[in-house]
Amino acid sequence: MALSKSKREVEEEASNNNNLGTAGEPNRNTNMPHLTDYLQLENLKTYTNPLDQNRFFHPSHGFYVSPSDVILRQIVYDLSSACGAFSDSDPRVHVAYHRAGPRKQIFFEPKNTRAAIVTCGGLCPGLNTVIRELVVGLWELYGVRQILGIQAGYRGFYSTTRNPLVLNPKMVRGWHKLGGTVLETSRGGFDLHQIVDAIQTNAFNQVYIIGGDGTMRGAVEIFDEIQRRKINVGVVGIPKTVDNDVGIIDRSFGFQTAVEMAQQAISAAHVEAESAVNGIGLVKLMGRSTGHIALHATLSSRDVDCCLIPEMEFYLEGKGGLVEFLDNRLKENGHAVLVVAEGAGQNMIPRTAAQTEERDESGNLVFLDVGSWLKTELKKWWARDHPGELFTVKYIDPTYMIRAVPANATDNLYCTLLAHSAIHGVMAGYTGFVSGPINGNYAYIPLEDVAQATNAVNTKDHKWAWVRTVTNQPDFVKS
Ligand SMILES: Nc1ncnc2c1ncn2[C@@H]1O[C@H](COP(=O)(O)OP(=O)(O)OP(=O)(O)O)[C@@H](O)[C@H]1O
Ligand SMILES: O=P(O)(O)OC[C@H]1O[C@](O)(CO)[C@@H](O)[C@@H]1O
Ligand SMILES: [Mg+2]
Repeated sequence: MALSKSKREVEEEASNNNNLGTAGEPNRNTNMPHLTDYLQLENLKTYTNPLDQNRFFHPSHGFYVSPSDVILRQIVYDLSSACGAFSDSDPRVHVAYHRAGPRKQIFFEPKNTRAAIVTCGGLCPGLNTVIRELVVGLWELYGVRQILGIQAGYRGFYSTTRNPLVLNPKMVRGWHKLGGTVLETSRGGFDLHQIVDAIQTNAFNQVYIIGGDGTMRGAVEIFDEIQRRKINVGVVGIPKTVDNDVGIIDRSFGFQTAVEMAQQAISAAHVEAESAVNGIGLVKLMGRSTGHIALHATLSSRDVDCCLIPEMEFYLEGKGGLVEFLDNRLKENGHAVLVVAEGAGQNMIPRTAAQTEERDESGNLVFLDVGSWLKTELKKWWARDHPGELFTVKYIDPTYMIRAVPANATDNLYCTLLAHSAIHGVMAGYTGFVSGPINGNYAYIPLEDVAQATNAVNTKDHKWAWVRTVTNQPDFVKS
């Protein structure tokens, strides 16, 4: 049943949405955007959540999430310090995000809801699961019947040749078992005005945008333009990054699957290296600006002698260099395994002028192959210092194999919760936000915060020290 709220009720709720500051609660909030921020309250109707009538649910006390229900960003405190005592002067404390989940009142009438789903950027395990669960969730939880898939990324919104795909649960049934994205994806093609025009022309009032850091920056622009035009459209970002380079959230979906796949490559490199005389197994893994895949695969494999990541400079020759380290390893063990993230050592590889300029369609710098370069450099070193002695470098580049696979069980469940959280948030009128796990709980985070936040490996913390204890690799600090 449609309920028209009084202006006061809606104002109160909107104010709650944006102000978490009541006694005993965190006093810094994240200014979570809501449709009521820019649309006239008189024009916004609210409705009872249809989950009340859903045969699979029995909403009881605590089922619906209230606007004052929050997730704290920081959960570890030193109670002996001022910050442990929740000092107001410490900017790290008190940052809170709205907890994800169904709200009692929703701002979209299911029969008049028209949702668009788009995937942008590179592939990641679980993309199809997120799409599937958005479709199934919208359909089964809220009774939405108009769900469209935008084809081939942002450009698909205004493509004259590829119409949006009409989606329903029957169509997407087995998609969680497929790698890639059935909707297809692309880089580049971000034309803000054409995209928002297309959103209006197609009468979409919910837009689900799945993609990485670049996609999220585009989503912020779309959200800003939607606010400028004052149109009733909810925008949500679902962060996708196989590199795990998006900040604030615990980790990105598909990351664990990618690490598992990476380990298979490391195992193969280990077998090859062990079975050769002076054998080096070299594995290049994804990670443009962050080495999370390389780090996690190294820690879980334990077969790795050295892990090189973009966050850490390294050098080849001289005391404490890679060559000296590998020389010792070959003397001790007869073999060594080297893992390198694709963004590591880019500044050491000679580039032509054209290569310095080369960008992909989204404007990202095209990287040179650090694996091939390392292989060549290692061979040069061996021929120079150990002429006539046997030596082998087996280079494995599983780049696309680790991201073009279906999600594993853990990632599939994660994708489901992520998609359903996004739907609940949009239905509740939140907009310009991202859904994602923070400290194990699903939360709504302003899109702008996520678009700006990065997630680099901290080479000063315990985890990186753990990598070094597992590998015994040098710290590459020149003395
Ligand atoms: N700053 C930006 N403003 C608007 N749109 C952007 C911006 N950066 C990238 N985009 C658009 O977002 C889409 C995806 O960007 P990109 O190819 O960089 O991938 P991504 O989302 O970062 O994913 P990943 O790097 O994980 O593959 C592209 O269509 C690109 O044009
Ligand atoms: O070759 P493509 O599809 O442009 O993507 C490669 C890039 O995409 C990612 O998988 C995600 O950004 C990176 O690890 C990699 O550099
Ligand atoms: Mg990116």
